[in-house]
Amino acid sequence: MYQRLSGHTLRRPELFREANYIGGKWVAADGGRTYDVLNPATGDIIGRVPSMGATETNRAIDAAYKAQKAWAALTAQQRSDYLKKLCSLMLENTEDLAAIMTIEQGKPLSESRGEIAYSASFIEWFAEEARRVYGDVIPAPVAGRRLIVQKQPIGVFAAITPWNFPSAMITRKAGPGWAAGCAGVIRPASQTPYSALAIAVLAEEAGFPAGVCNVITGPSSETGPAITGSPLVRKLSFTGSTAVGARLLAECAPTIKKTSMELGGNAPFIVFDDADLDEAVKGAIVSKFRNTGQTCVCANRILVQDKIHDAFAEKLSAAVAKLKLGNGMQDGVTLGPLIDEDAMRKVEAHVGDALERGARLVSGGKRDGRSGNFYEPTILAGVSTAADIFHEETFGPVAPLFRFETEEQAIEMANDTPFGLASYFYARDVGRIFRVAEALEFGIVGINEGLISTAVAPFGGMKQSGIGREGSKYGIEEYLEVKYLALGGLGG
Ligand SMILES: NC(=O)C1=CN([C@@H]2O[C@H](COP(=O)(O)OP(=O)(O)OC[C@H]3O[C@@H](n4cnc5c(N)ncnc54)[C@H](OP(=O)(O)O)[C@@H]3O)[C@@H](O)[C@H]2O)C=CC1
Ligand SMILES: O=C(O)[C@H](O)CS(=O)(=O)O
Repeated sequence: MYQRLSGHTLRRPELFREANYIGGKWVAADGGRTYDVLNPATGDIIGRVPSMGATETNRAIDAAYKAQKAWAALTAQQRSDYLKKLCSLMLENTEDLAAIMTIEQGKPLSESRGEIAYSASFIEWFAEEARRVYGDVIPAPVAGRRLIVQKQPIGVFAAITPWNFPSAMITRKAGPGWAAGCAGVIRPASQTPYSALAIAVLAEEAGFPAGVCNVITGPSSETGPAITGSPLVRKLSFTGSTAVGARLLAECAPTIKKTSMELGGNAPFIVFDDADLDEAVKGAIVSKFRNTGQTCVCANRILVQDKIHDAFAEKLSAAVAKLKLGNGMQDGVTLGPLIDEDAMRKVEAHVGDALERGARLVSGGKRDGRSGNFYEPTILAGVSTAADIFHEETFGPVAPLFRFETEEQAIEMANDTPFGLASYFYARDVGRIFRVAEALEFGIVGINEGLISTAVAPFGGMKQSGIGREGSKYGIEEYLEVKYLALGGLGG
């Protein structure tokens, strides 16, 4: 089915799995329920996967619960070795994993290859972090006592992940969870199940004990409450919209789960008059148009200082004209489709509202004529800060330009949002760099850089962009409990 529809032949067809992975077994949903998965570039059915409900979800949670203690009892080195094997297998199978991703999510193959490397880098990073979960010995305030701090795995984790990075958002959560000694249930977005299922194929091949890795697919209306309501799930890590994140936080409250929330963004991309404009254009292109603008750290508002506005806009327009829109499986394509019709409508609404409020269309501005969810890369100039596109995450290939005069005005505009995930600015004056970086209310600040995400640095937002950090030395802490031992009766 997959090979015929996509015209692509997998070196290892078994990586394209139409079953779920629970307790070390590949299973169908009870009663054989399935749902279709579509190719966003063509609208074709790629295949179908199980439509699991609450019963099957609790079966996966039970499998994780049964496996977790033995997994935690392994040495850190042993867990690290499993993760290193999984990382190697992911990298060895990059071409197949990338093709599966492009077919189900739409991003160009080059970006899918990049995401597989990025995804594997979290497994590699946390394979090492597993061996550095240190504790403390605290000088006792009274004689005859020793105070010890140990860190222990929190237990069973669940990961609910989005469609925009179908592999990396899995490993950015499961990597630290597995490294810490937790077992997990992964529920990928309905539109992009196959990348997650392929990770399970490779985890099984890497020898992961049954129940450590479980991947389920099925309606969030059934799988979600089963996850958030289960007392056996001690940790929930979610990436997605702020609205859903808030709902999940509320659902987790009765069982007091530890949560990590990577939510929506509204990134400002500020170009000051002392910027290197060519570098700023490169940064704007990668930050705005990577994954067709469907990333939570995309430049959502481009703020340009008056004096260099027209020069920047001209350079940006020339760079956007070089983007090649099309089916991500075709060579040379640099911009794929949006994920679905809802996403298309949101982009059209943002563009239409901005134009109605007086913006000028510099390029693009409409659906591309071919079938599938293709929208032309678009630049709008003279956009009003009253426009929806200033206040909401567009999640599409639209670059709205806003003018500003002073540094203070730029900072005020940038911070004028309830979101606080990523931000970017281009400047060369060192005083300005520190003033602006420290004034921006965002968890991530790209300075003269438009592509900043890496497994070694903390990824996460402030305000309504989330809770917690992923990657870096901080990421594994999200899957650990701190235990204080007060050892007395030692005499002396
Ligand atoms: N911060 C980020 O990285 C991301 C932000 N977003 C933002 O979210 C907007 C909408 O994108 P979308 O993918 O629909 O994001 P959603 O937040 O709707 O979905 C993200 C994940 O949450 C699941 N989900 C949705 N509702 C529930 C629920 N009630 N209980 C449990 N799980 C649930 C989804 O499942 P299902 O597949 O069934 O929908 C999906 O797996 C985007 O326009 C963007 O603004 C989106 C993706 C990533
Ligand atoms: O969810 C996202 O959009 C990703 O976190 C973006 S990144 O990590 O690939 O930058």
